[in-house]
Amino acid sequence: MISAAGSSAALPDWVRLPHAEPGNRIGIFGGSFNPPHSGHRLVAMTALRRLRLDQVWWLVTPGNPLKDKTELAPLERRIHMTAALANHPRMHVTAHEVALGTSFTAETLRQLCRKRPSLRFVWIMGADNLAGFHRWQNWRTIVETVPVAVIDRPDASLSVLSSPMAQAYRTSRIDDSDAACLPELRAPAWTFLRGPLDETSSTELRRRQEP
Ligand SMILES: Nc1ncnc2c1ncn2[C@@H]1O[C@H](COP(=O)(O)OP(=O)(O)OP(=O)(O)O)[C@@H](O)[C@H]1O
Ligand SMILES: O=C(O)c1ccc[n+]([C@@H]2O[C@H](COP(=O)([O-])O)[C@@H](O)[C@H]2O)c1
Repeated sequence: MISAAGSSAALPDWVRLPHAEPGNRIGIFGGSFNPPHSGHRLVAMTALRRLRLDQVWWLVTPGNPLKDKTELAPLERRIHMTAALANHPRMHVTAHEVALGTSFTAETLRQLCRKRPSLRFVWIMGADNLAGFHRWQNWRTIVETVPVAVIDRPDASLSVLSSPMAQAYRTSRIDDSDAACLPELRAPAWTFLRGPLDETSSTELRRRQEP
């Protein structure tokens, strides 16, 4: 059983934080991964290379606060599938939010920055999440806590310019040609990375698996 915020000794390995050296540049890639797919791997690899990250931590959520959980597979199953997909020496998979006792990103990042002050964190998300980002709890705090990298996704590019987040923080956006600097910048700072696209979505994969 997974306890919410019990002693770390009682927690399974996949809830722990990965090891990192002081000064490492860490991309935090939060997701439902229900199931994980090639689009997720493309996002993680794009961020790893373009932001010159030391590691990407795939943060498998106990449950997106804004999504219906009816179709959500058990956390342990999503962890194992995500680890099989990530499978790269610089990629690590954790459900550390279980240990933190939250599924809200602002709170997660606040606690991570406090626990590991020597690391340089960047929040990674797909462009579709930018459109509704202003509905996330304390979304401005997120942008003002760590730099944010938004990775392009089919049919989502328009939201980059029109979303409330993009509007509110338009002067904090850096060109994608400067993306390698992003982890060194003080928040608020964000970039939008264009590149190869992948049409895959978990919704479509779940639909195909239906009997
Ligand atoms: N094909 C893709 N291209 C770019 N980003 C993606 C892609 N699929 C997912 N993402 C991003 O990866 C993160 C995790 O996504 P998530 O696990 O919700 O997958 P999903 O395919 O969007 O799922 P669902 O269809 O159930 O909403 C989010 O930031 C999302 O924007
Ligand atoms: O903090 C919030 O209010 C919030 C609202 C929506 C999504 N998130 C986080 O965003 C990440 C991507 O979620 P998803 O379901 O699009 O994969 C995941 O880590 C969620 O916990 C967070």
